[in-house]
Amino acid sequence: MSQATSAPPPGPEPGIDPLDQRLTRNLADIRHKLVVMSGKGGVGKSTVAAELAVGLSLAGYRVGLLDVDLHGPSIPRMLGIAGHAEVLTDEQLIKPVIIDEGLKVISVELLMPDKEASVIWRGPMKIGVIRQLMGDVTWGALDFLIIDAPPGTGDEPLTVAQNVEGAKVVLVTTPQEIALADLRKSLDFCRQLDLPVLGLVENMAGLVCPHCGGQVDFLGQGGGQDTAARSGLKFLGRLPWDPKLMAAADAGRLVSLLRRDWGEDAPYRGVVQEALDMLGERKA
Ligand SMILES: Nc1ncnc2c1ncn2[C@@H]1O[C@H](COP(=O)(O)OP(=O)(O)OP(=O)(O)O)[C@@H](O)[C@H]1O
Repeated sequence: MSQATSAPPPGPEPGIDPLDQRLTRNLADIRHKLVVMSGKGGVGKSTVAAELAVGLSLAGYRVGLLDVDLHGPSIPRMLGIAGHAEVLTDEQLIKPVIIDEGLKVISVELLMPDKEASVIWRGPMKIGVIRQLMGDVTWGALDFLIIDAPPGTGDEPLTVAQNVEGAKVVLVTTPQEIALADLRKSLDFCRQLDLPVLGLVENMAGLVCPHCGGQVDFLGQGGGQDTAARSGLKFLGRLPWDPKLMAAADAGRLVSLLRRDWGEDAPYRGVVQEALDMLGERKA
């Protein structure tokens, strides 16, 4: 796999912002950019972003996972990434953490000196940091960049939308009406910015009762699928609430659980298959 570090980056063209140039060049080697968004917080957007990234890498694609959730970056914790990302100070480039040959990860948290400190930044600072992450991470050639944006329609998703050419959105919601109401705002955001939506995932869509084996729809039923149908969106699939998944994410062992569960009937594999189908890629 080629690494952008192997050759020194060409110098900036006069009259064009050097960061703009680096950003364009860096993203040119990435075939698909998927931004995972949700209207409401806590619906499982980071989990779905990780599932997509791990699933696509298991399907044989080269994947980068970029966490731009500046205020609540969950990806390093869920994936058990400790320490800091390596910064190549000469060229001011950032090396992603390599989970394996097909999966690289970077999160703003891996660049913070104190991981417990809160991020108190106004819009321009956030925009600058996200643009720098887009321009200066040495992904090399990738098939997919999965971008985990914070919930809502603030500076972070706006910066991604305005700086990542060709990005497509994966929307995540739970079946609950209060999440769906916020999801409709995200949908409107995508429409206003001409951001194509690849499809919608319904997460926490019930659970199987450990005692009686019956289905328990604790957040309602079918709300995501209905919204997708009404809005003319592709429904990428329904992911049940799975206590093993939550425990693995809390323990930083999400990648090993997802790898172990990559069976034909794994619900997240279905979502990966549908996404590949929508993009005209070969299936997992
Ligand atoms: N399908 C699921 N089954 C069990 N637990 C889940 C599932 N999806 C998400 N979780 C858990 O729910 C919590 C919230 O998930 P996550 O952090 O992915 O949500 P989010 O939408 O990204 O949140 P944020 O608002 O911080 O961006 C986490 O503890 C996660 O492990």
